[in-house]
Amino acid sequence: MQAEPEAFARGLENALDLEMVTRMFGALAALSNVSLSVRPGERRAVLGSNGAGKTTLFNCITGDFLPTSGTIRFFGEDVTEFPPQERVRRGLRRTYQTSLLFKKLTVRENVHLACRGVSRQRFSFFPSRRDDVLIAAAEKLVEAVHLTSAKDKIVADLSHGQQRQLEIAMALAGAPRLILFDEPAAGLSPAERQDLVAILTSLPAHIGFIIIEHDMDVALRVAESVTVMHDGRIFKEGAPREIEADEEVQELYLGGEDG
Ligand SMILES: Nc1ncnc2c1ncn2[C@@H]1O[C@H](COP(=O)(O)OP(=O)(O)OP(=O)(O)O)[C@@H](O)[C@H]1O
Repeated sequence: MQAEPEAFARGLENALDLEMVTRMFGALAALSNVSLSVRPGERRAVLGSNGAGKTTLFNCITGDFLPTSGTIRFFGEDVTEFPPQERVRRGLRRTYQTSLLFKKLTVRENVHLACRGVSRQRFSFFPSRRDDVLIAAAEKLVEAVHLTSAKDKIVADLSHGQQRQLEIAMALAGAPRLILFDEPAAGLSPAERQDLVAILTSLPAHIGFIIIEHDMDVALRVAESVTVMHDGRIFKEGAPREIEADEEVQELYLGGEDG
């Protein structure tokens, strides 16, 4: 389908458009005039040393923080002032650095609750007629994150890596169009990192994501585009190979504390 010319002008073809987004904390600009566009289905890595503004960027996109100034559009709609739940309803998801899982429930129960929560906009422990559909959806998500053999395990008994995989399944509940992954490889073993790369690269093509990741190997393998941040600003954007070979980026980031 051909989009209207004005639609292109307004950025309707993009999953996400940030225009001059600034977020102040007192006198500190955690984000400073950040403009960024992500196409539907695009996989983007956001790199940058500690304090570069990556998490603040995610918080502004999700609505956990409102920007001090600037505009955020999600699939063409101005969501700048929307609360987080309204963005979830439109297909935006995120994972956090800290786990938000129900530790005493099984893998399957966690994913099922996520599916129910997203479908009704709240968590409920009472069954409904749609439950069989949601249970089937949950099974598929458990499989997509390679947890089928652990599906009846209590979350507290999972390895750290399995818990991170489960968080991805939770983010996939409903009909996500864009997922923000916040350091999904943190604390994973090399084998678990391989598994993570396989999971992320096997996601359905229409689901885009932005990944904050300190593990360059993981980030550059799963992403098709890279944004490097520094001091709350966008320092560089490009394809993984360009960014990897960029001398200024190497000096700033790859050769630094996180490289
Ligand atoms: N809630 C807050 N209150 C005050 N300052 C904050 C807050 N959140 C972030 N900052 C500051 O904003 C700047 C950017 O922080 P942010 O967490 O976005 O960086 P980051 O790139 O995600 O870093 P890291 O890799 O360490 O997570 C930092 O100087 C940080 O101290």
